[in-house]
Amino acid sequence: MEAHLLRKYFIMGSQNCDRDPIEILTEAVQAGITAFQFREKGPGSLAGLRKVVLGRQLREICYEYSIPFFVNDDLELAKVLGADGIHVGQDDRFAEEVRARFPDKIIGLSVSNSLELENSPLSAVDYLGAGPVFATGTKSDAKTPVGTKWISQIRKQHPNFPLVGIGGINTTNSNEVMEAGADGVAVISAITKAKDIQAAVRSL
Ligand SMILES: Cc1ncc(COP(=O)(O)OP(=O)(O)O)c(N)n1
Ligand SMILES: Cc1ncsc1CCOP(=O)(O)O
Ligand SMILES: [Mg+2]
Repeated sequence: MEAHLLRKYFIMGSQNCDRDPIEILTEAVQAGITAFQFREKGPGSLAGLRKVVLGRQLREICYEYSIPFFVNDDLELAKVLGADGIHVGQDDRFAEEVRARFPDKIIGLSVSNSLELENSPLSAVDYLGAGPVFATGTKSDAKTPVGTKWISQIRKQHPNFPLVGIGGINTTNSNEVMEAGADGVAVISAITKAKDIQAAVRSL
């Protein structure tokens, strides 16, 4: 994949939103996010048909603005929505299985420590999501923050592999993540909770 697409990677589900997710995503794409992940997960999230209906609407916005649309975890949903890509974690289906099933989709894989990285089938995936870099209140089962050191370590081991930092990243600390060698930052609350989405995206 082209690493510049990871530059401002926005992740959201309705559970992250205090107002209409469609409005929030529209403002974010207009402000210049470079990729979007639909992550309908955790307390308050939608399931079943309501999840699919919202996913369709968000997918359509990304299509209109030519932004790659990713689905988190849910392979069936990724298929139904015609997603450009899928993001899976270490506890999710093996990345190799996902690749076998979706040879043409962009596949992202989470890595939080050296052991995970060593055991990861990098040849089967297109980018790595590394973190949580900083403490986050958004994901209740997030692992211990690994700091920007984790980003620089991956970058040293894999100088050219597309890499995005995630977890507790905001307009104040995103530069540290970039300076450590990431191709971009993946954020939820820095955009969903922003008073001014346009300003937040610009500043990231
Ligand atoms: C870009 C990106 N990086 C990491 C994650 C986290 O994935 P995972 O560890 O599977 O946790 P959940 O998001 O599924 O709770 C991500 N979603 N996106
Ligand atoms: C999905 C995910 N994976 C690791 S941390 C995290 C949550 C990121 O949310 P925020 O950007 O609000 O810290
Ligand atoms: Mg996951």
